[in-house]
Amino acid sequence: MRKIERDANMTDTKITARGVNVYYGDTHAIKDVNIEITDKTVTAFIGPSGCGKSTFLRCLNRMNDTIDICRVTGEIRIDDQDINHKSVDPVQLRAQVGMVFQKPNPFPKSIYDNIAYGPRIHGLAKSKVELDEIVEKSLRRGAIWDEVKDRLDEPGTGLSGGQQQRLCIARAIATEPEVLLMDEPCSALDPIATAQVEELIDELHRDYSVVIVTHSMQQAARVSQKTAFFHLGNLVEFNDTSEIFTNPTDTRTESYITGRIG
Ligand SMILES: Nc1ncnc2c1ncn2[C@@H]1O[C@H](COP(=O)(O)OP(=O)(O)OP(=O)(O)O)[C@@H](O)[C@H]1O
Repeated sequence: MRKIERDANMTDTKITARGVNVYYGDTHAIKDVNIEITDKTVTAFIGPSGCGKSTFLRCLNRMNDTIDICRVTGEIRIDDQDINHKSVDPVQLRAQVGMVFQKPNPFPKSIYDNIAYGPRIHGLAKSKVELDEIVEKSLRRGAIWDEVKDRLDEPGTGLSGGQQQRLCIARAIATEPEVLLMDEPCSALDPIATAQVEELIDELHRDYSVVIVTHSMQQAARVSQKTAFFHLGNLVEFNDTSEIFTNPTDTRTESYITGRIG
């Protein structure tokens, strides 16, 4: 039953970007990008350093709003909502479109409060019992519950790097997002912690659209179903991951995946 639902969902578009340009002052960092990101799918953004992967990722939850010199034009819709419309509250949007960063960044609070913070400010729990349930459920989905359940009042910063990253993923999940953005989530982790986070990503895409920026082509090949290749601010090619890696249509993609550029 679950599988049928998932396959049906995999054809649904979750995010549509049309004519997106991003400028940092005079630097034109993203050039007329058009893309449709499928629901319940892992989409990887790959490309050489500085090609605009992180910049475009940050467009999807308006994190670029926080950078003074940054200007975004064009249209981005999540379902039917124009996320840049003046009626959209960016704080609310970022609960709906959660983000996990390169370096794990737990709050200097207890493990419990790291998870409870978002649900509290968004009023998602009516009682302490409900909040406890959200915390447990989020930590379970973050695949870290068993490791922390007996020390929820200890600081999140006391966990290992890989545990901290899974805590941050659990924190992003706690506000019931529809989309999870991950900006090189494993780059600060060792191979074992990386494997655990990759396994978690595979689990999470059954329920969320996951968009991951990665420098590792091996990682993109392991975790994603769709891959977008960026080069000098252009979205050069977007296709099924297997096609991108075995049968790219653009010579720039081919050069990148064969190690000739980047
Ligand atoms: N805050 C900023 N201020 C000014 N320019 C920026 C800023 N962030 C990114 N840029 C510029 O925008 C372009 C795209 O950068 P971005 O970080 O999005 O690329 P990337 O592909 O994610 O790179 P990397 O893989 O190295 O992280 C680069 O030319 C970069 O110098």
